[in-house]
Amino acid sequence: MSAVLEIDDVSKRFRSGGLLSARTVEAVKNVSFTLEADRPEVFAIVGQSGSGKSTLANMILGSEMPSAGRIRVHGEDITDARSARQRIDFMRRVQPIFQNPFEAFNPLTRIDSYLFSTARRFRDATGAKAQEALADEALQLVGLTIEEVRGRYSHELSGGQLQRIAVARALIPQPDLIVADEPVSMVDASLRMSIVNLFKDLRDRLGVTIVYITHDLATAYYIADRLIIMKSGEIVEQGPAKAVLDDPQHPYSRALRDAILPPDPRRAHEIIAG
Ligand SMILES: Nc1ncnc2c1ncn2[C@@H]1O[C@H](COP(=O)(O)OP(=O)(O)OP(=O)(O)O)[C@@H](O)[C@H]1O
Repeated sequence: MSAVLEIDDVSKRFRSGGLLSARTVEAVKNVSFTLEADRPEVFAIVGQSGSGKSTLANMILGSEMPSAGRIRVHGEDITDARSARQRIDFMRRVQPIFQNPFEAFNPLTRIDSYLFSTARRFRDATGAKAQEALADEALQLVGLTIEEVRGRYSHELSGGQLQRIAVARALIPQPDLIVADEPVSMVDASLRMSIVNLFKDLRDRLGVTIVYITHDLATAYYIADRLIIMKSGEIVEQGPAKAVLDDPQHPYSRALRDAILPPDPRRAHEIIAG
C-alpha cells in the first residue's frame, strides 16, 4: 500500500528584499519523512517561530511549491503539474485546519453555508436536504449538530465551537490527511483540551492521519504518535513523540523541552488545560 504522505528531501528557498538588498532565506532544508497509509497517526511538526513549520505545511497543502525535492500523496507527485480534476481530487483527500477560526469564516456569511457548499463541491450533494444531512453527519463527528449551527454567524459562536465547525467542514470531503497548523493556539485554554482530544478521536474512529503543526510541546507530547523537531528549516530530532520528549538527544530539543514541559511531561495535560 502506498504512503499517505511522502516528503522526500524537500527544501524551500525564498528570495526577499529589494534589488540591492536581496537575500535568500532557506525556510526548509532537506526534510524527509513518510506517513504510512496502514497506520493512521498524529504526526507533529514542532519548532519555534521561524523554524519552517508553516512553509512545510503549505507545501504539503500544495499552496507553496518546493524549491527541491518531491512530495507524494498516495504515490502521486503533487509537485508535478496537475489538471483541475486532479487538483479537486487532491483537495478532497488533504484538508487544512488553520490557526484562527475567526479568520476561517467571513463574519457576514452564515456558518452553515460553508458546510453546504463543501457538501455540494466535494460530495456532489445537490439538494438542500442532502447538504444538510452531510453537514449534520460531519458536525456530529465533532460533537455538534446542525441545530446548533443553522443560521448562525461566526460572532455568535465561541472560538472552540468555530474550530470544531472548521474541523467538521474539513471532514465533509472524507479526507485521509488533515494538516492542522497551530489549531489550538487561538482557542481558550478551557476548550483547548477538547479540540486536542478531537484530533486523537478522528485518528482512532475515522482512521484520518493528522499532521499537527505546533510550537507547543505539551500538546505534541499529549497527542502525537511521532514527531519531528525543526530548527532553522532542518529536522534536528525525530521519532516516537513520548520517547523523544522524555529523553531528547539534541541540545536544541533539550532546551525546548526544559523551557516548556514540566519536569514530569506526563503532566502535560495540566498545561494544556491552563
Ligand atoms: N513568503 C516568504 N517570503 C520570504 N520569507 C519567508 C516567506 N515565508 C516564510 N519565510 C521565512 O521562512 C522562515 C520560516 O518561516 P515559517 O513561517 O515557515 O516558520 P514557522 O516555524 O511556521 O514560524 P511561525 O510559527 O512564526 O509561523 C522564516 O525565516 C520566514 O521569515
